[in-house]
Amino acid sequence: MTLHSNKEFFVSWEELHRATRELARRQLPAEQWRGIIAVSRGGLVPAAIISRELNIRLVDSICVSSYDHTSQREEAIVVKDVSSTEDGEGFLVVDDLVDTGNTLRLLKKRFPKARFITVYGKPAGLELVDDYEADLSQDTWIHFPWDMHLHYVDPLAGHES
Ligand SMILES: O=P(O)(O)OC[C@H]1O[C@H](OP(=O)(O)OP(=O)(O)O)[C@H](O)[C@@H]1O
Ligand SMILES: Nc1nc2[nH]cnc2c(=O)[nH]1
Ligand SMILES: [Mg+2]
Repeated sequence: MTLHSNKEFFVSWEELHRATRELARRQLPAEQWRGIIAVSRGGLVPAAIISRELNIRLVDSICVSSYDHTSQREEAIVVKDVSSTEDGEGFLVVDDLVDTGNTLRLLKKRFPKARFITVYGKPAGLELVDDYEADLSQDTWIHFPWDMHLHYVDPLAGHES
């Protein structure tokens, strides 16, 4: 299914860092966590920031593919699982965003006792997250800093001739 997004939201590295730190702050005290499970790829950068803020050294990853660019696959595919078969108790599962919730629905079956957190949340997936930092409408497509580069834009008034 191709998602029809009318709006676009461009996230800078600074904004992603700030938003993820706020999310990390709410996961204190850090001692309650045994580790972090990053949902690769999008959850890798937020997981790195959270692991730094909470001094959590045990960071594993589960690699899931739900989209081919903006086209959603019928089913999310687990490309690589975590090394342990635990139920997720004491772990933070970190992703960059929840959209339809397909990815987290799959992961909640895999880790029923984990805490699920994302930086951004769209309404259809919010019931699946235990915490998230910022709301976006369902018809907004988020562009993350690792998918962009800076480029020149013309002045609003155009160029002097
Ligand atoms: O709630 P959903 O509708 O499942 O969408 C959210 C998922 O989609 C994106 O991952 P994607 O599958 O595009 O892979 P990536 O993380 O490697 O970019 C994003 O990083 C989330 O993991
Ligand atoms: N980059 C990006 N990936 C997504 N996967 C599902 N929704 C989105 C989105 O809004 N942006
Ligand atoms: Mg992802």
